Amino acid sequence: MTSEVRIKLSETRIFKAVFPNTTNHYDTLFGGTAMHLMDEVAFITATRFSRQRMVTVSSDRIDFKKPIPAGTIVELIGKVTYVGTTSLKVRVEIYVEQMYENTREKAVNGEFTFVAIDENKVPVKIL
Ligand SMILES: CCCCCCCCCCCCCCCC(=O)SCCNC(=O)CCNC(=O)[C@H](O)C(C)(C)COP(=O)(O)OP(=O)(O)OC[C@H]1O[C@@H](n2cnc3c(N)ncnc32)[C@H](O)[C@@H]1OP(=O)(O)O
Repeated sequence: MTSEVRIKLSETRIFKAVFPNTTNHYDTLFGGTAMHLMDEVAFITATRFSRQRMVTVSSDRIDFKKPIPAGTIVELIGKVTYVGTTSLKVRVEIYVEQMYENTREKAVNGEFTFVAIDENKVPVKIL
């Protein structure tokens, strides 16, 4: 299977409803909760790409462009953007949708780097 096909097949989407237990005193999604969800979707994307044990080695700049209000729906999309020898990068975007309107806009994006490791926690080749 080519790397391009793997990238396509491993693209990962998760939807969540933003309920009040995940929001702050501004009634918007906690930044830390957003980062947790982003790490999770990035991890799943990396694992589905490589089918190996993957650990997060780095998170690059995360931009919070729009607040994510309580009572909205978010979609997280993870996509592999770079494949190295033992590491790969996953770009994660969060889109926010109103529940009762057909609106959708990008709220957050960031990038995460993962390393494939063996059972002794030593880096191994991704492919
Ligand atoms: C029941 C309900 C439960 C709910 C629950 C929800 C959970 C929802 C969250 C889920 C999320 C899951 C996420 C799991 C994943 C972890 O959580 S993993 C835990 C956090 N991560 C760690 O503990 C990793 C700790 N670090 C290490 O063990 C070592 O640094 C590593 C990763 C094995 C790498 O070892 P190293 O000796 O530094 O390796 P080295 O040979 O120098 O570099 C290897 C590669 O990494 C690259 N690299 C190294 N450092 C960096 C860097 N800072 N930046 C970029 N690239 C780097 C190198 O360039 C190299 O790349 P290649 O050229 O080979 O492609």
